[in-house]
Amino acid sequence: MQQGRIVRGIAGFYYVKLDDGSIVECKARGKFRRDKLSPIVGDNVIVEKIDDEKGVIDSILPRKNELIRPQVSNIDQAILVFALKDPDISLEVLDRVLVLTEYNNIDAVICFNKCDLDVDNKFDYLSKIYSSIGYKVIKTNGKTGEGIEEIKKILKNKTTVFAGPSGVGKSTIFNKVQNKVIMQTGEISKKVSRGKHTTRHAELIDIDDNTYLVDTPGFSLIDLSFIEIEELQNYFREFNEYSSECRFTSCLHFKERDCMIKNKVEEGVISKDRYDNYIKFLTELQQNRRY
Ligand SMILES: Nc1nc2c(ncn2[C@@H]2O[C@H](COP(=O)(O)OP(=O)(O)OP(=O)(O)O)[C@@H](O)[C@H]2O)c(=O)[nH]1
Ligand SMILES: [Zn+2]
Repeated sequence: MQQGRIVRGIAGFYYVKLDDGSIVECKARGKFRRDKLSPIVGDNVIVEKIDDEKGVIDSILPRKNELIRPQVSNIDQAILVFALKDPDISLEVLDRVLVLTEYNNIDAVICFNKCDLDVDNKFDYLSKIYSSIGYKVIKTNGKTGEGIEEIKKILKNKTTVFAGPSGVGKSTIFNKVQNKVIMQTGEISKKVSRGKHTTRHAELIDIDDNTYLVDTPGFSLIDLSFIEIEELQNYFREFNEYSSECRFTSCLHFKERDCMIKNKVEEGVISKDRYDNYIKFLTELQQNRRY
């Protein structure tokens, strides 16, 4: 038996990269079907080799996390790409995605791209908000390559997914940090070439020892409706150190009296933009529960 990682899956075949670097084509044992558990790309698995090229997946090691779209497991970090301009940045979308990364136990690195278009110093304002609460923030220019070396360093020994709205430069950056796979850039060519292929599964691209990129951008669904109302606050990391000081232990930091989170927003310690998004998501969840 040998351990490895599923890097690709096609129609019931799994391509497993073994610890010695070789790739074997595997089928999964029948027991997985009975247990209604399917191996997915990203899984760490135990393989019984049949010969040099073929094997059988015998078991799946516990998953650290699992994304639905793209379907892939054991993601260490997400590089969240946003453009400072063109398209304009939506902090609501950024905060939504950050709730998802926190929920999934994925480290988030925020990449503010198109810094050449940053005419009103948005970068300084934004990087202050997000780096002060512990997120790594990188300023990039997909055209000149500024910030690319910093991203490359962060990728080492991790499995990374790129995420972000359309047109922000994800593919441009992706192509600059590795040269194994070329992602199409620019809107028009993409719209034509995509959509014809049926289910396209995510793949892991190994760009270095123990260093993988997911070839498909993540978090296209930023629906938070599955999150429990009381738990939402846990995914706003800067709330954690103060929430125990609220008068009510079950404080949602909304309409309650003597709320330390609201005090900290007033003092300017917690970003008002972030708090407002929290309230927005909270009311959304409360409204959903009513129907
Ligand atoms: N001015 C400027 N343009 C950039 C920069 N990075 C990328 N672009 C341009 O922005 C456009 C969109 O870039 P893509 O890399 O295709 O964006 P994407 O995020 O992959 O887009 P989707 O595939 O729609 O999700 C292209 O025309 C790029 O040339 C940058 O730093 N500055
Ligand atoms: Zn409170």
